[in-house]
Amino acid sequence: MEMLKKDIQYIKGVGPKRLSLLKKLKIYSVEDMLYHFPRDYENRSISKKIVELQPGDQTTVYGFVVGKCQSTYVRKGLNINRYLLKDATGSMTITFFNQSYMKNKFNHKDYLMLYGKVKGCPKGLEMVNPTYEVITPNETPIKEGIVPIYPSTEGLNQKQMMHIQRNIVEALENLDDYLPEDMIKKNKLCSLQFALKNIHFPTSLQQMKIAKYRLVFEELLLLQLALIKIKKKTIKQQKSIPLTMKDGIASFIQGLPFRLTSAQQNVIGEILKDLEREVPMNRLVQGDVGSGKTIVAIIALYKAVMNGCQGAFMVPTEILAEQHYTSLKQLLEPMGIRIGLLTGSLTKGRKQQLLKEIQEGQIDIIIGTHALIQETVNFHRLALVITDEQHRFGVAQRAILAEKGDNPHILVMTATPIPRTLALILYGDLDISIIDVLPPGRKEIKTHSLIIEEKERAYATAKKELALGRQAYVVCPLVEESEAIEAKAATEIKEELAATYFVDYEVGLLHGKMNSKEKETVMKLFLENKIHVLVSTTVIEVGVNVPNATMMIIENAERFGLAQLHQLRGRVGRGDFQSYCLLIHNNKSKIAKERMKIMEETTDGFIISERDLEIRGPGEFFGVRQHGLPDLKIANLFKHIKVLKKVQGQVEELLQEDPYLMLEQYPLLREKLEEKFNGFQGT
Ligand SMILES: Nc1ncnc2c1ncn2[C@@H]1O[C@H](COP(=O)(O)OP(=O)(O)OP(=O)(O)O)[C@@H](O)[C@H]1O
Repeated sequence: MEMLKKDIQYIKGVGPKRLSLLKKLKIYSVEDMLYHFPRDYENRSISKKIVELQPGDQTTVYGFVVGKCQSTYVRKGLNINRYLLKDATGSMTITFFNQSYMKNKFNHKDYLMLYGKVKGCPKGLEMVNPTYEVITPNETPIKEGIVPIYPSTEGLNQKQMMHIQRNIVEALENLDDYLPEDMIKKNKLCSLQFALKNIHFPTSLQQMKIAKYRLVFEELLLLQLALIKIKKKTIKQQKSIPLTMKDGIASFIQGLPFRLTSAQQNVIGEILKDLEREVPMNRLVQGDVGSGKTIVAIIALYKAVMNGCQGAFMVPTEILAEQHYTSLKQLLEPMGIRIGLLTGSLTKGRKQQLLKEIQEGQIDIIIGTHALIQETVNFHRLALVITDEQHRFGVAQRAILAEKGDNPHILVMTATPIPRTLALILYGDLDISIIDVLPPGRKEIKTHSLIIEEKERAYATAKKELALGRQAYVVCPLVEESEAIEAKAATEIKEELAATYFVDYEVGLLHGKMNSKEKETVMKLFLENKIHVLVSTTVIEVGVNVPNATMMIIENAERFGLAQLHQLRGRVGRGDFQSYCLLIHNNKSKIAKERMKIMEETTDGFIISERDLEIRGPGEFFGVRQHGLPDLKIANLFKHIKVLKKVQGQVEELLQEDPYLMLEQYPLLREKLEEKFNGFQGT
């Protein structure tokens, strides 16, 4: 392993200039370089004569430059340099767009090797912006066979990168493998040495794939092990305030207006047990929409206060902060508990006052948005931090809030059901509790999809509900990422609906551009049934709770992800009434239809998220909410989900024989883990 630790500056081909460029790419050691994987490959083992070329071919061609460079400056931002290339069978054009340094780069009679895609052009065939190499008479080109393409930086070209890499790979020998032998055999993995050689310079695509599989496996394994180690370390090292006083909890639960579901009871049981311990709780509560997570949070906060401590409740939107503030006040203020609401829109004076009260301990529970993690917020005795909707906050923000107390207990709540395999990675550092039962009396939300031409029918159905005294949401289409455009579209839709379908009713508007006072007023009126139809952008997606609303119309439903549609739909069906969700869509494609069908067929968030993952595949699953995913070099959590499952099986086996993952029987693996995720070592 010595070889891998060597400083990159001692490698042939790395002078001071290249050294600083490599540093830019975060390459300091031989190992860093070896783990700087190709982003792609070009298969240059096939070369063709010019006469054999067809438009669309991706291939290598050899030939001589004939004549001079034809250089054209079309306008600013568009310059073209052309060469004529000939071999014994014919000629073709080589075109470089916007690469001014290609002007006069080649001379008459230069012998070139080119690789790229062949296109038809008015003069016959051409290659646009190919990769190239000038071949001197006594030299054979190094870029033959399957050639790696590296992520690079300006000043360091592919040829130079490859040269350095080749010097390293050629010297690789007797590399110790840190993966346990059993694991290698069982999962049919190749050796580390084979993997590192063949990921860079494979002799066939098959070999590259074998190498890649091994490297993906090891990366996911190290990540999963590291996450478990963080958890184990936290458990052993940090000390929180144990909240052991239990008085009053049972009678508080008894006094609630409803009986807890069995799932809520179980989860509360787990949380209360965690809170009594000296080690900080790190727990995720995953509950489908409307499953009753808020009360779980309230009980945990109540326990913190009963123990003479403070609790903080951080939520992603002001609407939600206000809603929780109201429900907490209702339940807890009569018992003498003091609640504060901290959002970005408080006046300066009010904010100062509130901050003082928090610091002096005159406030027991503080609810807020991002404002809560600002530096100016200091707590008196913070013992519990609850964050709602983990996706929007991300691990880093949670950590900042946690630092404000003395290792407070942490509870994360999310309504986005995530398949277990992914949850183990995304929340690998958390214990997971699931609320999988809905409160009794809930009727399944009837969901129908309608094509745009049937819109009239959707609004007619909504009117029937309004006539029964119920309320409706109309969700406007997603408009790119701009809140301003979205707000404008929502305003127009509101005006149109108020003047047409819903003339006899009060129509309200809610969008992200309104200030929090305006939003609060609208939400209050809607909650009091003084607004009957609420036209809204997706700001209502998370957590809004108005049980009398029974109709949800979503326009342009095809633009939303399934998980998001599920969240939106979850705004209805929160009381005892039969509720409806009408998805108006404008896309007759097979996928769109399939997605609408899933929504019609199931209201189980876990099934929906599995299907969403299947249909939309890789990256889009979490869409913009995808923060917090670890930075991986070669593995892709979505593409390699099957490998991830295998890895998790292996980790479970390891944990069975070695519950604290000390990895003493595997010193190399232990070492690797420690250096890769330094700081996590001290279990
Ligand atoms: N055990 C229960 N029995 C009856 N009603 C309940 C029960 N638990 C919660 N509720 C009510 O169900 C509604 C939804 O609860 P809550 O707002 O906590 O949902 P949630 O899990 O946060 O959902 P979402 O993520 O969709 O906001 C509330 O009106 C709440 O008072």
